[in-house]
Amino acid sequence: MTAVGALFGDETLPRPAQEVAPGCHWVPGWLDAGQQAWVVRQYRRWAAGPVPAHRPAVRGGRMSVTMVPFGWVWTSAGYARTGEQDAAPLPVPDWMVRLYRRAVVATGFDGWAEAAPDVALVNHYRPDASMGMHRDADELTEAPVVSLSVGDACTFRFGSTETRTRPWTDIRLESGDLVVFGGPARRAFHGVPRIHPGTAGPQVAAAQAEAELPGRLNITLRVTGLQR
Ligand SMILES: O=C(O)CCC(=O)C(=O)O
Ligand SMILES: [Fe+2]
Repeated sequence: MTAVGALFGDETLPRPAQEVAPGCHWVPGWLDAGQQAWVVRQYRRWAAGPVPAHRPAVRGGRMSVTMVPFGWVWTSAGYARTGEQDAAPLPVPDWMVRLYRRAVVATGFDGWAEAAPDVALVNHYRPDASMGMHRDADELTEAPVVSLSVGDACTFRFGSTETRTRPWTDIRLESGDLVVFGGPARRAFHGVPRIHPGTAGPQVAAAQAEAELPGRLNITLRVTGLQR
């Protein structure tokens, strides 16, 4: 691109917060670059365990996404207290609890301002990974789902509560973006059809290189409503 093209390129346009579908809120650039880089640098430690990063088994094989759980272990049969080797995950860290509360308030779900998310799933998408259309339906509460993106951008697909097929809306989530879905969107189908490799900004890209962690991280915070 010419210098003037870069100067006025699409990436320089502000990205205002939007409601992607009723109850699905997108807040671009919610985490700053320092926070994003810190998350990237922590990942290897989280991935070491007590429940190590793993690709959950699903019908027909394994997910392409690698998952590190806090609080509860997600399985395709529902939440479990322990993973393989009977190890229990660490509790959801306080900083994630605080982020959950700020995120729900920032997106108008004030009724959940004191909620305590008891499960955090850190998903790592290698550049060729994806996540099929699904609903987050293993929780017993209607507390909104809070989702943070770090690293490479992705296409995030948000559909309806009725069908995993069209109509849907595709948005491009960049590093630092927040998505909160609750209320009428809480049980809507959504997925990540693709990652856009090498699209993180310079500070996050440097952390990715240092950590040898290309791709995208997604942290999803939820309230299960399950008793421990
Ligand atoms: O990676 C994302 O943005 C979505 C992740 C997701 O839908 C999930 O973990 O249930
Ligand atoms: Fe999901």
